Amino acid sequence: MGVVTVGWVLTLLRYGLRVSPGSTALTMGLAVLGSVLGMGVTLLTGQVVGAVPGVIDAAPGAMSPGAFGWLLAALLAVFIGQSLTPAFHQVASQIMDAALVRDIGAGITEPLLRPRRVAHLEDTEVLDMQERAKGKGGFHLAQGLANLPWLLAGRFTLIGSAVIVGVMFSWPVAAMLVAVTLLLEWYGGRLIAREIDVWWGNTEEQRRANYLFDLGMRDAPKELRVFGLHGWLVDRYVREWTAGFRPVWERRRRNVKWTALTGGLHLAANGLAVLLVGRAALNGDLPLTEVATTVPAILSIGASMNSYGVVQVKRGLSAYRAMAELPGTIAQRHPEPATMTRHRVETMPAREVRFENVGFRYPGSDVDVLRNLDLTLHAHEALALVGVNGAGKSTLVKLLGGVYRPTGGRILVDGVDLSELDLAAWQRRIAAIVQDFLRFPLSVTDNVVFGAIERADDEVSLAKVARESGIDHVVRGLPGGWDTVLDKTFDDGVDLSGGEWQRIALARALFAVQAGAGVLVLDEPAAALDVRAEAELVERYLELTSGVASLIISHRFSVVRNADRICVLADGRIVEDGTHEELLAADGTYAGMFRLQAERYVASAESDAQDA
Ligand SMILES: Nc1ncnc2c1ncn2[C@@H]1O[C@H](COP(=O)(O)OP(=O)(O)OP(=O)(O)O)[C@@H](O)[C@H]1O
Repeated sequence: MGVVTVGWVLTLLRYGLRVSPGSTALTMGLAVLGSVLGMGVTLLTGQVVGAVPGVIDAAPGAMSPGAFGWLLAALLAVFIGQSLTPAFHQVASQIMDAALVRDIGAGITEPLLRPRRVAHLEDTEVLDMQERAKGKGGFHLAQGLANLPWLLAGRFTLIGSAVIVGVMFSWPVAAMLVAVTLLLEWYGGRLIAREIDVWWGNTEEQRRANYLFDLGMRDAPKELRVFGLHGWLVDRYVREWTAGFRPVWERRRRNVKWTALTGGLHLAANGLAVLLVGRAALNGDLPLTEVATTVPAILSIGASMNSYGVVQVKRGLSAYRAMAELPGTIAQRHPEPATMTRHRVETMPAREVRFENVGFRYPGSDVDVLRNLDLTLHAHEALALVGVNGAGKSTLVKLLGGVYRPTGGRILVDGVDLSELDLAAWQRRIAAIVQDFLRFPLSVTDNVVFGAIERADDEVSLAKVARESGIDHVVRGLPGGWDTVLDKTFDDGVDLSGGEWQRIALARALFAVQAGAGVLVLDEPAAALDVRAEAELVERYLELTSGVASLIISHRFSVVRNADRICVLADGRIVEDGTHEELLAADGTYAGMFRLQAERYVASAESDAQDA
């Protein structure tokens, strides 16, 4: 099988047959059938041409006109068959491709999504394997399998045509043609592969160019216009793209002479074989039938060379290997702890969640975000966490959700180490609005019930959380009500404002609480709300959070001051802990931050009054 081994072909074939047995078998079978019929055309054409003089002269022992007619009909039938196979092949190939793309998508995303923690998503080895599994630059697994039938058909043509040349003319010439074709195919494959590697090795410039493209097309069209940056963006994009492509051009320039040389050699080998056939014919050593069969067979051997297909199949196989190794690599490098089924996570926390001497630094970082942190969140308590930007508040939430493990100390839920709990079950106990909450381009209903998808049909809870979060007014104003898709790129879809989205996120978290979640986390729930909406939220806050342990993170003291208890996070630890009144009386960090904000409000209120 030349540079692509039989083992590789079987590996890819087995995968294709497992995912889409019918279409894979049909795709491969039809390509090979096309090759066999092509050789049939070669053989029959030779017979027809060889028979013509005898039929015209009506020579004794020559083919009768009737038999000649049948021979022509057979040639026509085989030719029609050969011409029809590509159409059927294309249909089967499209079905196979659709099934493969679906399976590959699931095969790559599933192992990445399955772990309850996220450290593997920051592991360069895992990310690199994921990139290889996805396939670089279109050289992916589905592409490899789509090219495999043509490579197989090419091999059939190569072997069959070589046998024709060997039997009818000369075995040494047949062997020479096979050797030259395979050698040049291998070398051509190397040239193509090197070019691709240079291109896809330039990931830095390429990534930047792609980022700029997305920025202009999707991510920031409004800001770009406001700041008049479109000219800058286009220039920068062209510059990055050109920088990324320069090494490819250099490689391509160097490749040109080798490609020309291999092309010339290929031509010379085929030309030599045709010349030898011609000389034998002129010497009277080779009858017309043999000449008319051998020449197209020689040309078919030449045409069967498929360097690009070889590269595609090899890259497809390496993508397959990366995909197959991905789950094992993730499991080995980021093992999920064995869960203790004896703990009834469904009712936790019955008493408290306690951070005990917790330390944390992000993977690959040498900075401690949290250090010797002690904090207890009691069940049914509303606890507010304050601290300056970057103090580690959101990090603490990630540890609470078990998304990361503490690098020091431990987190106890009702006295049980969090690492011993069924993490998936614990995460279902937590309802959260995080700062970068998800905005699904789906209906309002979907955006809310995703808080507890198993209760998606619970319309009573849906109506309740709609009232509590204030989205009932928003929904009434939407063209399709609850079914309106929250994305303008869809028919009848709409865009919501930042504050309206925040209410949707709040409704999602409250829906999860309705479904029984035991911990409510609100990370900056009021950041995008106007003053009135914020006041409403504050008014309802204790009501919304009653019955669950709630952790609220906010820079707005109007929200924070209502909490049962307030903790100040600084230098990676809790430095103050008490009620609003206690902390003001203590006159520490909290009191300073509160006064600063209060003074600003008073000052702006006074200047408003003066203006009026
Ligand atoms: N994935 C990460 N890898 C490395 N460092 C991170 C990561 N996420 C956050 N950090 C760092 O951890 C520190 C704490 O970040 P965190 O988001 O927890 O702060 P915060 O108190 O929530 O801030 P803010 O009030 O601005 O939301 C910051 O210095 C931040 O740069």
